[in-house]
Amino acid sequence: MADSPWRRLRGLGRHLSGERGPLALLALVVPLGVGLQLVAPEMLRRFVDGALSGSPDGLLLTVAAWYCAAALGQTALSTGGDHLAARLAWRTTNRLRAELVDHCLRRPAPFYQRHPPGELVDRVDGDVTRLAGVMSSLLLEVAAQALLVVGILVALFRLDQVLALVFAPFTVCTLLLLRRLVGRAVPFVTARQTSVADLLGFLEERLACAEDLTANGAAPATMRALEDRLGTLYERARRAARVSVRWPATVQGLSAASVVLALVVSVWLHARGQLTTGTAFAALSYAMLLRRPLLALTARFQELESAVVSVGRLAELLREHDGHPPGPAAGGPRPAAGPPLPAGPLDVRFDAVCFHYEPGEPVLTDVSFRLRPGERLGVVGRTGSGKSTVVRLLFGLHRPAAGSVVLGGREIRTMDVRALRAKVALITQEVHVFHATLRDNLAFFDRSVDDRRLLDALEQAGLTGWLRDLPDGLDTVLGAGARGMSAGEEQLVALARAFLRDPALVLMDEPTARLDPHTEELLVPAMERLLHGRTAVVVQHRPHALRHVDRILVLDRGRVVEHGERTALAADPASRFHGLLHTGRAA
Ligand SMILES: Nc1ncnc2c1ncn2[C@@H]1O[C@H](COP(=O)(O)OP(=O)(O)OP(=O)(O)O)[C@@H](O)[C@H]1O
Repeated sequence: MADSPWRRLRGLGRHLSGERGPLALLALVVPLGVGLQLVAPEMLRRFVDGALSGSPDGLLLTVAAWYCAAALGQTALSTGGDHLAARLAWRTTNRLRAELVDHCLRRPAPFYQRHPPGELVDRVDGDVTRLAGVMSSLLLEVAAQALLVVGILVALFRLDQVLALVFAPFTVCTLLLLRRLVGRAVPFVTARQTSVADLLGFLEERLACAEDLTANGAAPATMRALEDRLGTLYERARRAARVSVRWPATVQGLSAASVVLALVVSVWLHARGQLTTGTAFAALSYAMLLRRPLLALTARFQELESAVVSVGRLAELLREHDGHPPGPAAGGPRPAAGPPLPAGPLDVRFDAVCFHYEPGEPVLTDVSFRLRPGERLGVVGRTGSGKSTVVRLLFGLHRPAAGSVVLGGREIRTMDVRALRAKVALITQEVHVFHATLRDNLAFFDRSVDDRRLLDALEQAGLTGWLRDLPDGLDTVLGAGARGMSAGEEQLVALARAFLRDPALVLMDEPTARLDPHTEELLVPAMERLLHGRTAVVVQHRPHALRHVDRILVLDRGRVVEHGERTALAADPASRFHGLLHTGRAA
């Protein structure tokens, strides 16, 4: 039962809290609508029996008028109910969307390696939209039709007990069958939706680097990979559709049988004089009405299956809490608020830190170093030696497997991630420019940051001249489809963001890797201003670019092979750093 589709759908209930008013209104509208549907065959019975027994025209007209009024009322209630349910569904699923986005925004780096953006978009939007469709109409329909089935059985019992005795077991068996059927296609629909998410992830990644792909002649390979994925998706969608349509056909057959059953039993009872003609008509009408819940459900069977799968996928995403650094190990104590970090530049300590991404593949082994407040460290080493990993650990993106990373006297794993990030700025070679104004790009959409601070940050980053050339100043829209920027300008905007936050520790991971030496030189004054008076860790491939650091740490295959004052190491021909400076190779 743990994975039952019904339980999955029921899990959404908590998102309905706060919607008591609309729910109460729905609870009134649904039974009223059902009641009016049940009244119609009764009106028919009275009309037919009245006409056959020669009742006065006035009475027949009154019955006909009530019949029309019931039909109109039922239509109005059904339209109102649909509208109410749709609004309720959108509000509820928007809450779920917000919860999902908030959850994703709080996840650490490994989460984004497991889930590419395209897949997350499919979950946050695709899955939730599928769910909204079900919640707005299908669930309401299920509730209304369940009530209708009960009402029909009661009405048949009132008409004739034999009719009720024939129909009750038939209906119960059909509903039990239906109950068993929902969920049969879930594994197939899950496979189909996983394929859709995979396809979206693939498209998002390939379209984002379309320029690189075409320039390197990778377009044909991309098309082949796309065809493979489309083939898999087609196959999975076909299997899901095959399972989903097999059962609705059975249910359609059963519902047709219910009408034949009503006809046979009514004719038989009528022939025995146990049923009036009007009652036989009414019984037939109720049998026809009984088809509706079955057909309504089966016609949207696939939709229901998809929604059940979506709920499962969303629950799975929300359950992902693993590897959320810096925090306690699973089951451990929550990080206490603890004393705040000291003001001013922070001291940094790595004590015998070991780290791996994959078990059995150490990336850092026994790494120790210490930086006093305001000291700047340059980290060099061959590609893959673990330089970026040092920075990621300091930014709290990962947790060390052993040893400790200490910042301002506090072990990082005991700190709240927000408190940590408020003090630390990370600048990498990847700068994301949002499709938004320069103001929002600098302040990360925080409208409380005043223009004076923004202009000051731009000046510190050396962007005042660039700002002057922008058509709308701080309100100029940047990013895709708007004002373009050079790689150097993007990097300077990243520096301006850092100035704005006035961090106590600056982490730089090859911030100039994408730039040519000339543009890199243009950035140096701004970088030196940012590092001035702050503790910093700067990862650089090009040791020449480390003029502004005090100390050097050389890594080799995850181990510290040299650590000391930059000037001393640069002057020592036996040092690895000297080798790197002069030959580009470590001694
Ligand atoms: N997310 C990850 N999952 C698994 N392995 C990883 C991950 N990130 C890095 N690695 C591996 O960890 C090792 C160290 O990576 P890191 O990025 O720290 O090296 P680096 O010295 O900064 O390299 P480069 O100079 O090329 O940027 C490499 O072997 C790399 O393949």
